[in-house]
Amino acid sequence: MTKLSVNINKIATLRNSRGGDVPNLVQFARDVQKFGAQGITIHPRPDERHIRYQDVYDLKPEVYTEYNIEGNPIRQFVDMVLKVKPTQVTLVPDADDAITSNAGWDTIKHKDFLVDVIKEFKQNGIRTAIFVDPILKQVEGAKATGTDRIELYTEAFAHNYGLGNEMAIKPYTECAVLANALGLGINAGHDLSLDNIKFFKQNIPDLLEVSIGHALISESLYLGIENVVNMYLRQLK
Ligand SMILES: CC(=O)[C@@H](O)[C@H](O)COP(=O)(O)O
Ligand SMILES: NCC(=O)COP(=O)(O)O
Repeated sequence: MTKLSVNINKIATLRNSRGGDVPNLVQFARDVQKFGAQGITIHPRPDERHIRYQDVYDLKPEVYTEYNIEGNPIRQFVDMVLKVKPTQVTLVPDADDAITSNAGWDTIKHKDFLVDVIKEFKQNGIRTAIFVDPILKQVEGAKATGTDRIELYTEAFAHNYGLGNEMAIKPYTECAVLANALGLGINAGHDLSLDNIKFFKQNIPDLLEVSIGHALISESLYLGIENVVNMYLRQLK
């Protein structure tokens, strides 16, 4: 079984657009867990354009499934994660002005930095994942950082599969086989959706977790959030 972690950034985007508390982020997290989601993902960005740093603390007592916090490990982010102690931290090399995450780590170039930051999280009992492109040498580099897991950056797969190119899965399958051989756990995310999740899951051996936000929230506008969570759960069995 692959766990579904629902990324609730978009709920915070909607809330912030009016400056009040509608929709209520904490209530949404409670509800998606009640509907069966096995995790909640948030990705606070330094400009707090959606998830605010205060949200990270407010969600902590409410997330009884897996709490996954994603972000660029600048000092402010690291300190917050160490205070909150989520189940998992996913390190993403975001530029401050990026509209959304658009690349994985260069795990070779940034090895020393990643080794240090991963050690700090693991010493505090927090599982680590690092966001990587589907490139074999980057997966090997990830192993050398000491991380527990990788998160495969799935934007290229989602885009090309959407154009009808099933071969787009190939580098992901190869990286998953290597990660399994190296003893790295495998997560995945970015632009996964009801259109591509089944095919992705079928082709990735031992896929532990997917984090899905943009498409899942968009699909729920038409189909309802409880229904959509259950549609994903059926595909991820
Ligand atoms: C790492 C990743 O792919 C997602 O967390 C994505 O970056 C979502 O962030 P936004 O909601 O800010 O686009
Ligand atoms: N780690 C990926 C994530 O949390 C959600 O990405 P997306 O579904 O919003 O593209």
